[in-house]
Amino acid sequence: MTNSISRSIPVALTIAGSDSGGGAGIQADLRTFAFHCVHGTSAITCVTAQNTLGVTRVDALPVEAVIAQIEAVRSDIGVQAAKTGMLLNPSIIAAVAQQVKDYPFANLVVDPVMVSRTGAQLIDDEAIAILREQLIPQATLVTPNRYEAQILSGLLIQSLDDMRAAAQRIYQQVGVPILIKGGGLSGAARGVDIWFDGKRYETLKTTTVETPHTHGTGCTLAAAIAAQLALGQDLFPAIQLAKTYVTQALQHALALGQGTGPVGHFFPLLLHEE
Ligand SMILES: Nc1ncnc2c1ncn2[C@@H]1O[C@H](COP(=O)(O)OP(=O)(O)O)[C@@H](O)[C@H]1O
Ligand SMILES: Cc1ncc(COP(=O)(O)O)c(N)n1
Repeated sequence: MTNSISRSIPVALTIAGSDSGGGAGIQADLRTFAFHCVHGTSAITCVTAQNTLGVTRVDALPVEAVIAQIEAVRSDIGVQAAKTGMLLNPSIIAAVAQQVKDYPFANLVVDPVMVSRTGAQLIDDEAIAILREQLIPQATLVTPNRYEAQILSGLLIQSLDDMRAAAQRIYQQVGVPILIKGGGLSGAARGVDIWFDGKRYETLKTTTVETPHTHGTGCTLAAAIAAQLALGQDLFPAIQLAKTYVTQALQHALALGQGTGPVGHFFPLLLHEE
């Protein structure tokens, strides 16, 4: 007789940077996968020294180390959905794009991390070009924030109509479904996202959460979409469910540190303390 239970479980892979403060990047992605009962695996691209006030140092991993992590997971464990986050430099982006070309994932969510919420560019122009030309066209979905969508489209974004125009422009370039995230907008458009798949637009709106603690929202949304895809959801329902999750996590954001705290990924476990 055995007292162990073995079960199969969907697997998701995050290819992203580490956030020492635990709010974004790999740390947010793995918590999000766990929330969805999806086994989380990871390929770390870089290590950031980061807290709620900002990033003080970034160390890239060697390209070979990034690819070895992806291969180790892919060749043995298998991956139902992958997501990319901070890929940092041209050589890592090009190598990940080549890996994805050689061994396509069933589902790939590309969060094109280029610009922080404060508008600071995080990767250089060459890296942006490789992301646009080599990786994004292979995605199941690309999820730029307001500033990233501005860079990809060349359009200024101040309203939902601007987001729709930018989504169409980016679609023309990369040919994959796009979700432009509106966390960086102000007023009624804050927290409203625009989806375009080449045929139809959808406006995704839940409630605007009045909190300063929004660190990790973009990573969390993309990871939740990947988790839903790993669970077998179709793309648009996966996005709707992920949007609901990130809203709930924002409603239970954590007031940690002196700056922008992280969202509360495991909010059901916090409820009994409220
Ligand atoms: N204050 C907020 N209220 C509701 N939703 C928000 C808020 N801030 C961000 N979001 C949502 O969080 C998700 C991530 O968006 P965003 O914060 O723009 O991404 P990023 O972290 O990449 O800049 C989107 O679904 C966005 O609408
Ligand atoms: C390692 C790492 N990856 C990504 C982000 C962006 O975070 P956000 O989800 O707030 O856009 C970050 N701050 N650090």
